[in-house]
Amino acid sequence: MSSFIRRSTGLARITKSSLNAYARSGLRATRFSQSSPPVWAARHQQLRYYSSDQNDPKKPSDKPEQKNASSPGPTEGKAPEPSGGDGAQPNERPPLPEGWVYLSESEHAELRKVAVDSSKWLPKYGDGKDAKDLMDDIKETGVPKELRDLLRKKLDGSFSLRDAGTFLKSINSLSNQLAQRMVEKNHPEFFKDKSPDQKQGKQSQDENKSTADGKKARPNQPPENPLKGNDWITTIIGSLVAYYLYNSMFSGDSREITWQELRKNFLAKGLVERLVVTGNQVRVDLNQEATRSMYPDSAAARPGFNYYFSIGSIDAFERHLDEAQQELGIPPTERIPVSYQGASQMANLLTAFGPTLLIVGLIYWASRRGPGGGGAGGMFGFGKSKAKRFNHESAVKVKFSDVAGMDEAKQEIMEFVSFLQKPERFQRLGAKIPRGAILSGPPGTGKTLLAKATAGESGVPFFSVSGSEFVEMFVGVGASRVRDLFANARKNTPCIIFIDEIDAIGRSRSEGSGRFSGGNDEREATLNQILTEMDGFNTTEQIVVLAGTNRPDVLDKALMRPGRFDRHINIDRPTMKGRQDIFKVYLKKVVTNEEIEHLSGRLSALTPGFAGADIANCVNEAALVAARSNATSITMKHFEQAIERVIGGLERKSLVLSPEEKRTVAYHEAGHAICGWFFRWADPLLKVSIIPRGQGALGYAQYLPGDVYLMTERQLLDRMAMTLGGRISEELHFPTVTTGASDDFKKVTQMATAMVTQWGMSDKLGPLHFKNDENQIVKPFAESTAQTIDAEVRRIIDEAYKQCKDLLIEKKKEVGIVAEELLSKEVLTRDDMVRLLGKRPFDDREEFNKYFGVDADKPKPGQESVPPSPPNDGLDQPPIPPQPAIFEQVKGDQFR
Ligand SMILES: Nc1ncnc2c1ncn2[C@@H]1O[C@H](COP(=O)(O)OP(=O)(O)OP(=O)(O)O)[C@@H](O)[C@H]1O
Repeated sequence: MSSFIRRSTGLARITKSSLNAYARSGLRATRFSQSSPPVWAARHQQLRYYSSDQNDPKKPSDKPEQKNASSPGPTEGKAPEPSGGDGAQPNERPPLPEGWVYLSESEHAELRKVAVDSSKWLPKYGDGKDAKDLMDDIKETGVPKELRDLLRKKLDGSFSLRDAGTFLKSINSLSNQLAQRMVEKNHPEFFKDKSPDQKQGKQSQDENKSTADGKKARPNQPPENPLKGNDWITTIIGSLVAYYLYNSMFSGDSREITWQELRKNFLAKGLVERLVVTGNQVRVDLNQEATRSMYPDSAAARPGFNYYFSIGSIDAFERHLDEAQQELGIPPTERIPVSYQGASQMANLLTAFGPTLLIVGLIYWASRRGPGGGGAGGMFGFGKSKAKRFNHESAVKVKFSDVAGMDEAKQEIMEFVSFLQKPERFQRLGAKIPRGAILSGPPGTGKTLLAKATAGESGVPFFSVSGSEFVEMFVGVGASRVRDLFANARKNTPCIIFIDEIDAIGRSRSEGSGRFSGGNDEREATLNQILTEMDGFNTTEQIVVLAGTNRPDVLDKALMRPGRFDRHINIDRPTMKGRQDIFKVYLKKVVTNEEIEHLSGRLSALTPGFAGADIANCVNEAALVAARSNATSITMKHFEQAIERVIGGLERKSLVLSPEEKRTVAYHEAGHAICGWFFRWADPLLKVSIIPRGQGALGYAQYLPGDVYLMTERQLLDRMAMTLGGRISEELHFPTVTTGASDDFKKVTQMATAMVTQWGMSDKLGPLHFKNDENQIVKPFAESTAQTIDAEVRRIIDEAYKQCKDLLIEKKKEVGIVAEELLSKEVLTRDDMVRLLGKRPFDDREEFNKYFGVDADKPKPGQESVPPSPPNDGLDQPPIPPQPAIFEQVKGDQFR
């Protein structure tokens, strides 16, 4: 149905323009109101005449005047003779202008079919008349001969694409001429007895006549031909295609019949005039007169109606036809003519190019539809930057006060804020403001938060995008997104762009260009575009680009050079004071009756190595733990549980160990605990537990290493010995050892290797640094050096082993006491240890005593809560970065 409507609408476009004009001309109104009786009489006579038409052009071509229908004949331009073609009735019709002819009934029906039937989908025109009325008038006015010839071609099936164009042009021309004629008829005063020159002269006079008040008099001129100004080209081209589709794909009134029906109803009765084979379809042209008299009520009697049937192959069809004609006794001289036509050109074209055109159209449509409708959005909006834009009203409410524990970084970045707020202060002195800063540091340390706070403080728009959002599967999209981002930013100056995880696109270009790397042109193109854009704006443009990364070491040098990201702000994990400040920020947001100063200090001591995100998570976790136990406020116990959970994972109460396994775990952990208690430089012990936790930890001993920035050889050895305590305890108390100490061995080996190859703690190797690059196939040192390294690592571990074994042999009884207590209580705190073993023989660190000492639970009035800052003599990185409380754990995987 919809296709039918489309077809009609397409064709109707031309009909509509013609009919509109026709109706506007007033032709219809005057025609029906002013028709004189003779005109009506003539019309009735015509109708009678048509019904008795004997000269249908479709009749067998034995009529010589019709064979040559397209050549000028004696009937053209005047009423046809009684014996002549074209079906006109003599003496009843006025003579026509030169080149015009009357239509026969079948021709008129064909024209009507094409033009009028389609217009039923259209609204009425003019004074309510439609295309049917136009067709009625054409009966009386005749049509240009050219149009008549085309109709004949259509009737005999030789109508081509070119003819369709001419046909439409002719219909337009016809409407135009009829409209003009009607204008002349309705306004005879303008046209009567006047040559064209005279008409022109009168018109000029009228136009020049002015009234006394200076206004131009309304020119007394005939109404314009309403078709004037019609857009012929558009109409014809648009309609041409629509019409031809109509003509070739929906060949009007037709119905499929079977071969048997054809044979019985038409072939046997001699009604078939011709068969036209097109592809695998055969159109049956019937002799209309004979069909009408035989089947007056059938659709087949309608002019222009066709039957058709499908064939498997032309050979089979011809054979069938031959047999049928033979059986019916049709003599060879009167056999049905069969003509062959190629498939419709347009149908062929559509089949060949249709799918491609459809896809191209779809892509074009989608590209126009993309966000922003093309432009930088490009196809499907891929090239459009995905940066989220915030401004201080909408989202960025973060202030510097919300960012705790990174005073230096804040100070550094505040300069950007003052630049954005008061640029003239810097420009006055000729200072160039850095264009951007790279914020680097471990995950969760608050890089994004700091960038947001910068935007929040300066109150400027903030564009936030992640480096990975530039990466798409299409080449060129990344660069296009960068362009779009910076273009947007330029429209919104002053503003801040924040590119998080810039290492996704800013990796060093040389890194990927090695022999083994794949193509990374897209990443490079994106990086190049960033470099170009950052060069592109000048320092007065007030765009600040901040970027965050966890891997500043892999970034391209060009990105880091002054003039681009000229500031490198390193945001490390917070110190104890930093953690305390961050805890204070988050403790303000939860309900707790604990004394905040003491609580935050204790929590910060418990969480060495925690980043801001871990702290936020911890406080939230404590609130959840408290809520689970229906507490009215969060207590220290809840916080400790939360920290344990964050570090060690969930308690696995469902994991039930056998009594032997439990015993082994208890002695293993007791070995660690005794070492921690009696070694001078070991980290202070906080808790021992044999409750399984997290992934594979069957038990653990929790120590508090504090924020350590430098470690001595002695400390390292004690820590190694303490780590071996689990296995040695197993050796001493059981006939056989277990697999539970593998993680301990890994740690010990790593420490010993680092001592030998990086920290110069081996006398044999001396102060050398051997970079241990696992990707390197060939080691960067001699084989003999490798052997020395191995020997030295072994020596150090042996030393630690001996040190531990000596201690545990000496303290075998204490190990037993602690292990048995563990078996009964499952968790031992520091107080339990004091109770079982007496006070630790060495002094603990000051901050440890303050928060975990005997009377640490009560804060001392007026006591300075902030522990002294760790020593920092400007040396390199700490040899072993601060870590969360160490868990010496028995790996459970092997036990199961
Ligand atoms: N110094 C801090 N003060 C307050 N909250 C912080 C701080 N650092 C981190 N946080 C908290 O941690 C969350 C995560 O921080 P953020 O996203 O800024 O980390 P990041 O360094 O950008 O991490 P990544 O490198 O993984 O992107 C913040 O939303 C905030 O809640």
